[in-house]
This record gives sequence, C-alpha cells and structure tokens, in this order.
Amino acid sequence: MAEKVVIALGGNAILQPGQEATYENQLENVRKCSAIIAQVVKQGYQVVVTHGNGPQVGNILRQNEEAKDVVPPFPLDVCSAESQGFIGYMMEQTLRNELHELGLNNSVVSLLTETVVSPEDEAFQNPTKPIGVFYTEEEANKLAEEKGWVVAEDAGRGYRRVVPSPQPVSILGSDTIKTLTDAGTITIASGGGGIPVIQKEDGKYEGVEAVIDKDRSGLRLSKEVDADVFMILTDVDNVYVNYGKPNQKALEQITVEEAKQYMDEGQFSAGSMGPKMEGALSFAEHGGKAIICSLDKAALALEGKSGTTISK
Ligand SMILES: Nc1ncnc2c1ncn2[C@@H]1O[C@H](COP(=O)(O)OP(=O)(O)O)[C@@H](O)[C@H]1O
Ligand SMILES: NC(=O)OP(=O)(O)O
Repeated sequence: MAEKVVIALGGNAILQPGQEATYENQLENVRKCSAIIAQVVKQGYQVVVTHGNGPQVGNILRQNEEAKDVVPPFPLDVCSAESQGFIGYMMEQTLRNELHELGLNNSVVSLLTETVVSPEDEAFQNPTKPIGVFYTEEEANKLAEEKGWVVAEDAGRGYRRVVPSPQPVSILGSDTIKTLTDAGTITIASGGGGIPVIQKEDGKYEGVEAVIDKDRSGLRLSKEVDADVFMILTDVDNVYVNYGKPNQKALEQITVEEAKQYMDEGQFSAGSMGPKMEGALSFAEHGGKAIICSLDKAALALEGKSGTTISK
C-alpha cells in the first residue's frame, strides 16, 4: 500500500510578501506548487494537500469592507470559504495539468472544508493571526485608529492586521477525505485551516469570525486521515537552531526527544516556525514521520536527502 502524505503549503507560497495580489501572480505561484506536488504523486505517494490563506483572506475581507456602501459585506468565515474556494479551484486545475504533463491521470478534487473550534477558545479575546498585506508601523497604527483593526508585527517582515486564531478541534468530513485519498484521489482539503465553525448546544453548526492556522489544522487532518507523513512546505530548506545567528545549524534527521529539547530552549519563533515545529513534533510523537522543508525540495526531502525530518 502506498504511503499517505499530507502536504501543508504556506499562504506565502501562493502570494509572496510585496508581490501584487493579481489573479495571474497567484495562479502562477499555485502552478509552481502543483508542479512540485505532481512530482510527489509520481514518486508513488497518496497525497492530501492543504494550504494557507493569510494574504488572500485578508484581501477578500478588505474588498468587502471597501465596497460596503455598494454591496453588503460578508463575515470573515465566509471570506475564508471564498479564499478556500478560489485557491482550491486554481490548485485543482493546475495540479491536473501538471499531472498530465507527467503522463499521469489521477483524479483530483478540492473540498470546501469546515473546521470545528471551541467558542471558549481564548484566542477569540487575543487576536494573533496575521492576514492581508504588510504595512509600515505608521500605516498600521493609522489603520488601527481609523478602522478599529488590531495590528501586530509579523516575524520581522512588517505590520499586518491580526484576527483570532482558535485551535482546530476536528475537521468535518475527514472520513470522506480519507476514503477519497485511500481510493487514489488527490484531495485538496481544509485550505486556510478550514472554515471556522462552532457546534452549538443543540448540536447545530455555525460559522465564527476567525482564521485557523493551517499548520495546526494540517496536523489534525494528518491524524484524522491516518497519514504516514506530515510534510510542511515553507520558504527555508531546514529548521535551524540558533536561527539567524552566526552559529546557526541546520537540523536534518532528529528524534522526538531532540525536537522537544530544542522547543524547550525556545529555538523557534512563535508566529512562524513555532507552530510548524509544534505540529511536526506532535505528529512524530504519535509514530508518524514529520518533515519541514522548502517547497522546491519536497521530492528530495521525502527521500531523506533534504529538509528536517522528525521521527521517533
Ligand atoms: N528556527 C528557525 N528555523 C528556520 N526558520 C525559522 C526559524 N525561526 C523562524 N523561522 C522563520 O520561519 C519562516 C517560515 O514561517 P512562515 O513565514 O510562517 O511560513 P509559511 O507562510 O510558509 O507558513 C521562515 O521564513 C523563517 O524566517
Ligand atoms: N491560514 C493560514 O495558516 O494561512 P497562512 O499559511 O497564510 O498563514
């Protein structure tokens, strides 16, 4: 039986900081991601793809707010569904085309996915998830004053609007995602961390205004579909200790114990590598293989020739 890999792509892979948010730019970025994912399919893996949406959901929210006098604005969970829809569309189409280039004809499907969160999650009182474009400190403070936004510095790259980011509790429909994947379909699911919903006391579901971290929901998804490998693709070749310092060292094959020790030492930044390492460590603790590597080295990393791999 083929090994099953859940691949989590950063929202920045779909739109780099500073790049103009045109349809053409994002389609080309997604096509490049799809070319890499197609190589992984060619290696013989069953693949589930999930992706970020930070830049995209922020832009959709802004479009809604700017046009509010012409068209009534939609809430953030609906913006999240819209971003999942358009990225899923671009990814499904480009992945099919890239597979065709390699002489493969696997079926590909993109599923709008809801992720359950807790209404009691303290993240609702403490927004931390950066969305949309980057601003200077001065611009960000002005927007915060004028529009009531909460803004924060994002990993040394500038200032962004931040929104609540509750922990994913479960992924609705993950049994179907698993069935499809096990049957050989390449499934794109839980994009943007999934559309955040809560379950009310009467058992019914309702959307909530938040953006879930895709590394955290990717971990949940990996567990719920019984993946062998959880792979986080980002913009650095490896996870490093002493990152950015003269004595920085790339981590290659490490154990759960080593990863825990580095976490305890505070080696990974809260808003960027921290959640990725948390997810990777939790997956490896449960017996799976977790990989963090750069987008263009995905196929090599699966062969153990690049990236950081954590296992028991
Ligand atoms: N210890 C570390 N090792 C490697 N990268 C790190 C580390 N600490 C922080 N980073 C930063 O994490 C970034 C990747 O996280 P993020 O920007 O959230 O990615 P993505 O959008 O791909 O999910 C890297 O570009 C790097 O600057
Ligand atoms: N939803 C999410 O985690 O998006 P980014 O990867 O763009 O931050």
